[in-house]
Formats: sequence, structure tokens, C-alpha cells
Amino acid sequence: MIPHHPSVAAAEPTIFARATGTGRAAIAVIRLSGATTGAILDCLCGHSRPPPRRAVLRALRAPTGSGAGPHEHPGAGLGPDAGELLDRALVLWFPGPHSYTGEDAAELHLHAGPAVVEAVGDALVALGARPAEPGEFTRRAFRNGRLDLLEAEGIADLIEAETQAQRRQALRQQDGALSRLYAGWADRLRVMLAAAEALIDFPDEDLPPDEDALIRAEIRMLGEAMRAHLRDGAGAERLRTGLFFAVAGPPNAGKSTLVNLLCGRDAAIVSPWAGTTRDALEVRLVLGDVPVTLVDTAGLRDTDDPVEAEGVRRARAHADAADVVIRVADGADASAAPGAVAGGGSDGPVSATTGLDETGSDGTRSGAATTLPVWNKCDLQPAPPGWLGVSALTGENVETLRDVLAAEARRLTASGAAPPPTRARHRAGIAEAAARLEDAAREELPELRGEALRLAMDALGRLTGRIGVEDLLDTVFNRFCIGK
Ligand SMILES: Nc1nc2c(ncn2[C@@H]2O[C@H](COP(=O)(O)OP(=O)(O)OP(=O)(O)O)[C@@H](O)[C@H]2O)c(=O)[nH]1
Ligand SMILES: [K+]
Ligand SMILES: [Mg+2]
Repeated sequence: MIPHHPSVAAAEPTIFARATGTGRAAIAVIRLSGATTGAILDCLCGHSRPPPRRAVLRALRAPTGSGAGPHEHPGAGLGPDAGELLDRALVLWFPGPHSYTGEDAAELHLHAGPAVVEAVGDALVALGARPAEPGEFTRRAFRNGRLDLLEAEGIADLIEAETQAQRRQALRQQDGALSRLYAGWADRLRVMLAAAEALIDFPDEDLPPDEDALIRAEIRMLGEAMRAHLRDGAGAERLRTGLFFAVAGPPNAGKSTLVNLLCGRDAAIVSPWAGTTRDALEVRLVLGDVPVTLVDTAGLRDTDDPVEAEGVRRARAHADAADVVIRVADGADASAAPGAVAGGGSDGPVSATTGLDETGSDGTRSGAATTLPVWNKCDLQPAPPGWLGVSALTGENVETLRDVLAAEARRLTASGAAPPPTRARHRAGIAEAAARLEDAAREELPELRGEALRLAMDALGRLTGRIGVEDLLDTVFNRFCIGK
């Protein structure tokens, strides 16, 4: 764990924020953290702070002179300085260091009316607390050694998780699976470094050759493990961010009709006139337990209409950026044979099992990873070989299309049994560590090998936040919502 920094914690003011959402709800939880939390509770609860970690009902009263209004029941059995009753609420007191942040902390479970939340917020400010910044609770937890950066990112992902696969991945990271993997690698590096340093004292001619070969082999093996981990990460990162599927093809092919069918609502305008869709229209769906943004685009054709031309430009840009391009051909058009389809990617070979064109699939987001040729209006003309025939009008085969897309979403987001890296930050750090290991394996001089191993350890240390991360903290924690 990261060393405790009591000096930092002691200097920080007590913060508060609403931890629950702001819509209409029964209960709003306000969370507090900081050195004066206990004193603030005493004041709010009429000097009857609840016992630690037990939810107790308390009448919350404004501090006198807080401006929270005149006394409703002056001196209602609470002594001469009891202020206006603000709410009757469940109060939880978490003395540090065994709290989320590691500081003294508390939760107030209020009735969720906006006026209640506002009055209690005013009272907290009057008592010297200040509203928290986004992610400030978790940032304090990190500073106090309650979690490392990877676990903090796991919490952020858990809050954002929309699908069960995302939830599982986030929970694993929040549980420290990735931290343990990297800590294990750092331990192996430490042993190698000790071995490299032991060799420094040998004059060149006395270098024990077996020992030297063994260290090199171990360094290479660890570097290989890191490279394998990186290969696993592409899917995990896509699962965290969601996928992007573009529907592209010639005008009037039925792209918008198909998009409406897939998302189950009348999202896009459909008409018999070619050139109906101009703006790219995004709809969100879940395919194969992966969040997918499906984008309907303008029909691809040469046009003199500047607005439509801009739509076509955007359509091509979306198709280029997509993880999957659903290339729709107009089955009503006699010239829509394979090879005669305008735009939407290559007419490369089509996998017999998935119907997916896998040319150019390199597992990254740049360039269409896969193109799925879909022959729409199969009610008018059957699909030629290599095309998945569907009818967006009758719904024929649309469930098959959905299954193929779901299988592709699962394939693109798959990762192995080991915890994968889930962010570009992790990828960059591990790539750096692996590169330094490759240096270390090449180095002849034990001193230089030692230096390369140390650099690899630093790269791992930055991932968990053990070293040199001040510049990183804002990037990690500002993405949290307020109250976390
Ligand atoms: N027979 C038949 N007609 C279809 C099918 N799918 C769509 N249509 C019709 O084809 C016409 C064009 O449909 P749209 O969904 O607007 O086509 P689009 O590709 O989005 O067209 P643009 O946005 O103009 O590029 C409409 O009249 C639809 O009702 C289908 O499977 N079979
Ligand atoms: K149309
Ligand atoms: Mg359209």
C-alpha cells in the first residue's frame, strides 16, 4: 500500500457533496469528509453524534446564526442554542482511518427534496465545510493510501458501467486484480535488479556466464508477459468505452429503416427520396452485452448539393472511424451486385462463418476493423453469395443480423483470463516498461542493465501511483462525478 500522508490530510478542509443523483428521489445522501466532520455532526445533531458505523435517526438542526431561517421551535428541548429543524435523517459516522477517504467521514441520508438538500448544504457551509470538487473524495482516499490509482479508475468505471460485462471488468480492477498483477511484476523486477547489482562488483573477465544468461532469459520472459498483456488490452479498452458501428451504403438502400429496426424506435427519418439522411444520427444499443453507438449516415453518392455533399463527407469519416461498418446494398437496385456498391470499404473476401469481411482487421480502432456486407430488400431480390440478405421492411433475417453484430461486439471486446489493461494510460506504461526490459536484455554492462530495469520499475510505479504522479492526478480524478 501507499504510505499514509497525515500532514496532507490534516491540512485539508472538510468537504461535502451529494453522493446520490439529482433527479426526483426519496433519499439524498450527503457525504462529508475531513478533520472537522465529528464537530460538525455534534453541532447538527444537537450534541448526540451516533456511535461509529451505525445508522441512527437524528433531528438535524441549523447552527444558530447560520441564516437558515428563524427558529421554528425555539428551545424545543435542545437547549438555548438549538437552531431550526432542517430534516430528520439517518446519520452515519465513520471515524478515520477506517473510512472511504481514510479521514473522519459521515453520511447524512436526507429526504431528497431540493429545499432539504439546500438547507443542509447551507448549514454545512456555515459550519466551515466546503462543497467537494469532482472526484475529491476518491482523491483523498488515494492520498491516504486507501486505494491505488488503478483501483480508483476501477471505481470510476464501476460508476459508469452500463452492461454486466463492463461491471465485471470494472469490479475486477477496483478489487485490485490489475494492481496485484503489476505489483507481482515489480517484485520480479526487484529480484532481477538485485541480481544485476550483484554482478556489478565482478571484473569483466570474472562475470559468471550462467548467471548472466539466466538473468537475460528472465528479463525476456517478463517482457514477453507484458507484450501479451498489451495484446489482451485492446478488447478490454473497447469494452470500457463501448463500440462504434456505422451503417453506410448508397442512397435509399434502407439504412435508416434498418437503424430504426435495430434500435427499436423511430429514430431516423425514412422516405422514398434518395438523400433523406444528411446529418449522421447516433443511437445507443447493447449488443452482446457491449454498449454500441450505431450511427446512421447519408447515402454515399456524388452530388452537387453542398449540404448533401457534407453529409457524404461525414458518412465516410464515420465509416473510417468505426469498429464495424455495416455496408448496406440496395437489393432493389439491379446494379447493386458485389463490387458495384459505392463506398463503405473494400469488397474483400467474406468469412464463410460470420459473413464478416475481415480484410484490414488489425484489432485497432483506426480504420474499419470489419465490414459486414448486408443485402437489404431481400423481399424484392435474394442476396448474392457472400452477402447477408435482410429485409428491413418485413424484418426477415434482422434477428440473424443482430446475432452476427452481437458476436462481433463480443469478439472485439474479448480479453483473456488475466486482468487486462483498460486505458491508454496503462497501455503506454506497460509498453514503456516492456521497451526498457528489451534494453535491459541487450545491455552487456551490469550498470546499464540495472538502470534499464529501474526505468521499467518506474513505469510500473506510475501506473499504480506509487511514484511521480502529481501531474497525473488531475487527469484521473477530474473525470469522476461530484460526490465520489
Ligand atoms: N421493399 C423494401 N423496401 C425497403 C426496405 N427497407 C427500406 N425500404 C424502403 O426504401 C426506401 C428508402 O429507405 P430509407 O431507410 O430512407 O433508406 P436510406 O438508405 O436511409 O436512404 P437515404 O437516407 O436517402 O440514403 C423507403 O421507401 C423504405 O420504406 C426493404 O427491406 N424492402
Ligand atoms: K431515403
Ligand atoms: Mg437514411
